[in-house]
Amino acid sequence: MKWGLANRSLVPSAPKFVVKVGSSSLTLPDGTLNHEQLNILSDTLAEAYSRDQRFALVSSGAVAAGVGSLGMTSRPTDMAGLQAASMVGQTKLMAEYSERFNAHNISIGQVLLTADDVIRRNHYRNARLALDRLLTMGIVPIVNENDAVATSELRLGDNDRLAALIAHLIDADFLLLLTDVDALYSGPPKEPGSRRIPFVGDMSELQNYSITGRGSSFGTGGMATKVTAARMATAFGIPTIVTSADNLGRALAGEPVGTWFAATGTKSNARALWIAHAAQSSGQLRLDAGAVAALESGGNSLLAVGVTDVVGTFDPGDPIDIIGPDGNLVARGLAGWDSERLRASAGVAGAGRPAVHVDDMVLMRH
Ligand SMILES: Nc1ncnc2c1ncn2[C@@H]1O[C@H](COP(=O)(O)OP(=O)(O)O)[C@@H](O)[C@H]1O
Ligand SMILES: N[C@@H](CCC(=O)OP(=O)(O)O)C(=O)O
Repeated sequence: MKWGLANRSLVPSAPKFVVKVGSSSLTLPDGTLNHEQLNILSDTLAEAYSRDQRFALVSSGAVAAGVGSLGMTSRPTDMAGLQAASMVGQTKLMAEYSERFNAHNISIGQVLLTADDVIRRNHYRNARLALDRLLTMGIVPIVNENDAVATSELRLGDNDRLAALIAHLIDADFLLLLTDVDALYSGPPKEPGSRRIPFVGDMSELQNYSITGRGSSFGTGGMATKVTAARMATAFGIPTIVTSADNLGRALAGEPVGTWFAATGTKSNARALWIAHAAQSSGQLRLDAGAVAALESGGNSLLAVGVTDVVGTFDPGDPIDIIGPDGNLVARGLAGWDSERLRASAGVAGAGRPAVHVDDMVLMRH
């Protein structure tokens, strides 16, 4: 597996990247789509394409486009309203991208994904093959979360973590997250005393900073989900740049804008990082001390015999927290069985397939 770019000077010649543009950059103060920003973004990316760089664009903005075309006076706040606006807006958004990129003789393809599509093993492989094919055909994949399935517990909500997963999926050389603030700051950017952080070599440096939620009423997740996305991507060996949409051209030219998060790991198991950092848990398994010891010694699946309690309702494959007798989080994993069957087999020896398979589990104390 290759190692991510060592520094910014290599950005202009990197063959493949993922760029994500957030709702905050694509939305005007009245909640509608910022057409001018979308045009500048597409034109700047077309220049990178003409230099033989290939990329996937993860674009928010479906809700904003829907708000405008439905004549709504503001962005809806309820889930169904957001979904309706998104379903109308996604087609408008793609029409705009299509027109803009086609003007540069570039074809685009729409990719709507849920978190499920990038974590379940067979879906993950399919998404990877499809994206690879688009890229080798010279088509620009434009990715958004499939908001129509927004009620699912596996919904992300923000597009930052989706972009990190896509970067891993296509084996990108770097990930570029565009937002409405020019960099990561040591605290909320509007607060006096907050300073710009140009470089993060190790994620532990972030402990002293205050990184919070969204800056406008349109974004989701704020800087916190960008940092999670950077944590995931850098652990995959993919350096990450966070800067404003206005800085896109300069960032692609390798100029020192925004925050550069250096790659810390090698390309590793995306599902494991997903399970550890990003999946929203649907329930809990409480274990006895023997089961905790078995998991912590490494290489063992969790068997139902060591489970003392099952909390919540979940299906096989849903993310769950695995808790020790002291109440501490031991591991996170994907359930091997649904909650009802697990409840019936908790504490029973020889109950068949594991409650959580070792390949679907990440120890959290290491
Ligand atoms: N430490 C920080 N550094 C930079 N921005 C921060 C920080 N803490 C919170 N933020 C806020 O995060 C916002 C960006 O996130 P968000 O609104 O979700 O954007 P997007 O829609 O682009 O994903 C910024 O506008 C900023 O106000
Ligand atoms: N999928 C939604 C956007 C989700 C969202 O706002 O994400 P983000 O841009 O990360 O704050 C849309 O296209 O409107």
